[in-house]
Amino acid sequence: MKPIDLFMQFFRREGWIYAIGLTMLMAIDVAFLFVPQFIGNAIDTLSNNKEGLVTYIYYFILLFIIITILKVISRRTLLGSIRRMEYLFREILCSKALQVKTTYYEANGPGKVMALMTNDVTSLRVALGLGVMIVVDIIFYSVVGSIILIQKINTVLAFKIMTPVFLIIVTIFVLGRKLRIKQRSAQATYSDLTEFGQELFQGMDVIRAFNRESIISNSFEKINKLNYKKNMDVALLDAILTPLTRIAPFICISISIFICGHLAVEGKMTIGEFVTINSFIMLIVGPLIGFGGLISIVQKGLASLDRIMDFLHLPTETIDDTDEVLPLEDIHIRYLDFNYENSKGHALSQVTTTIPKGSFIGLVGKPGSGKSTLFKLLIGLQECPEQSIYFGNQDLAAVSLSKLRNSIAYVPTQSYLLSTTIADNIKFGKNLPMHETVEVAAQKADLYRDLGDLLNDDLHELAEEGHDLSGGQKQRINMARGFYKNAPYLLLDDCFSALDAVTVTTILNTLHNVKEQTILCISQRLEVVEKADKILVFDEGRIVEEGTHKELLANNGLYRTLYEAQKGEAHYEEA
Ligand SMILES: Nc1ncnc2c1ncn2[C@@H]1O[C@H](COP(=O)(O)OP(=O)(O)OP(=O)(O)O)[C@@H](O)[C@H]1O
Repeated sequence: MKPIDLFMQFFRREGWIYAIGLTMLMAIDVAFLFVPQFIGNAIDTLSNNKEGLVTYIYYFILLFIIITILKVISRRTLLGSIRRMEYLFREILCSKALQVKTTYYEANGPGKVMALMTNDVTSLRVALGLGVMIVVDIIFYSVVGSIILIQKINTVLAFKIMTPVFLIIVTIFVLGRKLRIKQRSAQATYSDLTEFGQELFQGMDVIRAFNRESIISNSFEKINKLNYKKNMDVALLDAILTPLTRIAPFICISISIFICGHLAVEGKMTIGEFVTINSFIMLIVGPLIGFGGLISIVQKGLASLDRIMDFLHLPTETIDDTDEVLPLEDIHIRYLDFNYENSKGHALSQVTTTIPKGSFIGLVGKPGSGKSTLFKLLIGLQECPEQSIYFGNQDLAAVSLSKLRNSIAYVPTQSYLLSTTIADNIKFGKNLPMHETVEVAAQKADLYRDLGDLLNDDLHELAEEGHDLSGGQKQRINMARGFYKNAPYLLLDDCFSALDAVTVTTILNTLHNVKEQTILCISQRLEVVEKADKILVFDEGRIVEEGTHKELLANNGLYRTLYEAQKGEAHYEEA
């Protein structure tokens, strides 16, 4: 996508309203171009016994009524349509953010996108609203006004008067380029600041519990200082640009008063003409006062446009709108090697196994041994190498992402809750024919034990991120969401960790009776997978053992070591 394509999306929808606003603005500027001549003519009536002066006063009143009405309409339409642009661009960015590969967020975090959707879109709005208003004023008052001025006095005289303006415009352009570079850099640090702010507020409880306020505050100070420094660089250039544009008009008017004053004294110009010419010069140089501001607004807008375009060019996932679902089949994993883009070592090495359809499979192992990575590949959050994972005969790498994700229900370790009702959190958007009812899903996740009243209350909305729930309650609502989807494959990523033994047993008893679903369950707690049809034991990215609980205990391998370590802990806790 090119910048023009982005803006065309706005102009196609709102272009005509924007055009009305722009036309009104031009009409106002044209009307203002008559003002200096009117003033001059009105003053010349004074030397003719004020004949016609009253008529000029009526003209003035009429002109300013028309200008005021046009101004109201132009501001409403132009600035109003620009607000629509802001709205539209945020929609485009949000839709892109939902399609960008998840690896982008692993590398960059969410701060940059948040800054794009707030700060950068606002800079573009200001550039296209206020910036365009200044440009129109410059074109009509300064350019057209200059042409009229040249006709009224001679070209050489006009150039003499306007020379300082040309010199200052060139300087402003040179400084403007520098400003854009500085602005881009300042906006990047703003992203870091947003990101840090987000981390800070998410981890507020942990920060307080560990008394880390001063350390966090020092880290924040560093980022804040950098942001301040970069913005000061921008402010310095802004500070030079603005006075430069203010000086130019005064020099021009001084030159004009000097030259035209002499002509008036020598009788080569009437007082009315003298006033007309000086009023024109005021009109011409007036918008130039805003020229420095314009350069700054435009450069900020361009820097934001660069950043937005960079983001819009990122590769995306191809998501179609299919409701297709993979059939329930055995999953075959064949010599699967995988490493993350930003790391050298293999996260998974030569992983080979078969997962029979309808089975309950446990995945256990040391931390960082590759269990969650396998889930990320299965659900397409990371790109799976070709010919490594098959659903029946179907290579996962050849399955469309939508179909794959329709076929898999995923319950992550970290609960994700929206501030809406529990039922809406369970349903979570799209409704496919295979879905369970909310009641069945809630039953399976044992929600009625303590959340039945809240679940039945259609008006009760959860606090942000479910802050008004316990860790276990959040986990069970997340599980209910996975059960509600009723997909052929269910992935449970260590989501029993916050549950008590009774709840775990209740939920597992239900899951072990399910035969029309393949369930893969990662758990650090081995009692969760004890009754699994098969347990895969991971170590350093490899499956080092597989079998039932009994077989693995008999193996005397890593599983037994882990099991005895946990049993030891349990005895210790009981004692
Ligand atoms: N986004 C990532 N980028 C780079 N490396 C990663 C990323 N995610 C995980 N890893 C690395 O891949 C390896 C496997 O991680 P994974 O999360 O799959 O382990 P795990 O067995 O699920 O661990 P745990 O039980 O602690 O959750 C680890 O060495 C980890 O550091």
